Amino acid sequence: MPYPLLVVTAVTAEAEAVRAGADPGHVLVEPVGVGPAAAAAGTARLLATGRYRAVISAGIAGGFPGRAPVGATVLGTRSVAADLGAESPDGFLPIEELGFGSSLLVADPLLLKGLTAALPEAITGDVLTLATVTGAATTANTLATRFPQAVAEAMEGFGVATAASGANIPFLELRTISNPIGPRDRAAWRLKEAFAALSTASGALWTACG
Ligand SMILES: O=C(O)c1cccc(C(=O)CC[C@H]2O[C@@H](n3cnc4c(=O)[nH]cnc43)[C@H](O)[C@@H]2O)c1
Repeated sequence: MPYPLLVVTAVTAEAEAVRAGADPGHVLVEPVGVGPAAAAAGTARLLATGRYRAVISAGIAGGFPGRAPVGATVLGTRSVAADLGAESPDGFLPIEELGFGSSLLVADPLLLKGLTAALPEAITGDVLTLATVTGAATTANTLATRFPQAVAEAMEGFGVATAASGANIPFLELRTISNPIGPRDRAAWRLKEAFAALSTASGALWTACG
């Protein structure tokens, strides 16, 4: 079992940032595509090999203003499918209220404990998974109100967590903040800072999770 820890990212740039910090002898890093569907399918394919004992969804993310600033590292206590449900005139109805399952998956407590100890400056809280990047103040405010424990949003965590749950493998989401969640301003994304933070945080992965 040469790579007991699997780290799944969306894009190659994130995978390279993780590889720059992670122990290459024990941690396999694979980009599987953007969004929850690509993340779930790619992770399920990799876990089907039976080679891994834990999986981390890692990458950059948007941070809720006042909760997770640009450059921060975030450890997800839960990965939440924020847009899984139905709209109604009275507001959003989560999948739970429709009676079709759960919109949240909880991080493995041992992985979370190990990484929290190894990364004491990291912010812990819920990480939302959305198929659409938030780009308007109204959406950002609605999400902040609906999810008071959420610190960040990204596009893959719940998909990776679903595959991990199906394979009975421990899961955790690790994110570094590239941009505030709010009105779209792609030029303001601090990719270099977020990738540097991702490399630093990845240095703790094997000692904390292995
Ligand atoms: O420029 C865009 O609008 C855009 C759309 C889709 C993906 C990207 C990426 O750069 C892919 C990387 C990855 O970044 C995560 N991410 C970063 N910030 C946010 C955010 O504010 N809301 C949601 N996701 C975010 C996401 O997991 C992407 O897969 C760029």
